[in-house]
Amino acid sequence: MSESKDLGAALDELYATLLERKTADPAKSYAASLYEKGLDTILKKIGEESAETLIAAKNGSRSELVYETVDLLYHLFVLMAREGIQPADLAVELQRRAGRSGLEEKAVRVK
Ligand SMILES: N=c1c2ncn([C@@H]3O[C@H](COP(=O)(O)OP(=O)(O)OP(=O)(O)O)[C@@H](O)[C@H]3O)c2ncn1[C@@H]1O[C@H](COP(=O)(O)O)[C@@H](O)[C@H]1O
Repeated sequence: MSESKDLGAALDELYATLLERKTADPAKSYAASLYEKGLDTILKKIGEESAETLIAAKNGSRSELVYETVDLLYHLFVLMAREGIQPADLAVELQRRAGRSGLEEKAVRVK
């Protein structure tokens, strides 16, 4: 990526690539190899990348934290593409929450 984009545009572009990779050769595409290995492998990668993100945060390295957070987001997006969840679905949920404090939401949550 030559120039910096906003996060939404970068994630939309990644998602479009991940959809294209559904029909790609697993020997030539990392995403295609994940789709071929299946849900358990994708979920294990999310677990691994989550742990690496936690360790990066604990280590106090900003660059490591950015790197691992993007790895985690990447694998979450592979899961979304597999499951047919679109970035717009996340945007709708974020918008639904906008302006509502987490404390307020917690107080009225049905247990
Ligand atoms: N954004 C990414 C991206 N982020 C992370 N990764 C890969 O995610 C993997 C992260 O796994 P690890 O750090 O655990 O590395 P590893 O130990 O080698 O991985 P495993 O052997 O455990 O699978 C690495 O192979 C990274 O290269 C990504 N691979 C691809 N993309 C994008 O997807 C596009 C298409 O890629 P292909 O599907 O390979 O064509 C690329 O052009 C990029 O834009």
